[in-house]
Amino acid sequence: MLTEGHMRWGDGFVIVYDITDRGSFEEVAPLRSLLEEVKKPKNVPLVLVGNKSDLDHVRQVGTDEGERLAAEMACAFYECSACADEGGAVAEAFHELCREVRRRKAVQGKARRRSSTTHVKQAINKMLTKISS
Ligand SMILES: Nc1nc2c(ncn2[C@@H]2O[C@H](COP(=O)(O)OP(=O)(O)OP(=O)(O)O)[C@@H](O)[C@H]2O)c(=O)[nH]1
Repeated sequence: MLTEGHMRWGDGFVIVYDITDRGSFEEVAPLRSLLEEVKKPKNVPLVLVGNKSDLDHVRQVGTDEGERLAAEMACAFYECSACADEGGAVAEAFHELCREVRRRKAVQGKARRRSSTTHVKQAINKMLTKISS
């Protein structure tokens, strides 16, 4: 259960649905919208995971549907099985989320540094203009 408090606190999120339960897949988009509403800055790092891939015979959500939704959400997508994680997709999903959080922090850090340099330049220019007038 993800509350708005958790949403504010988290740096990144793994959204998991159950490939054998279409209802859980349909909850992904509204959950993502809520995250975008609650989180600042927006564009929160996400990974989409379709769990229970070992139950392919009772699958209700196609891999292509998961891939499409992830593309719409601009995030990585994995199908995995928490019970039979032979390919290591569970760990890979978490590693990818950590990489994405680090990438976003690096970009935001650069933007912040750039904007503070701009402020210093503007302040110096103002001072010089005052001095020379
Ligand atoms: N076969 C299979 N069963 C799983 C997998 N992941 C979880 N389960 C089983 O699904 C059941 C529910 O798991 P929970 O961890 O309680 O998850 P939940 O969010 O309550 O999920 P649901 O009850 O499935 O809506 C448990 O019996 C788990 O063992 C998986 O990858 N494969």
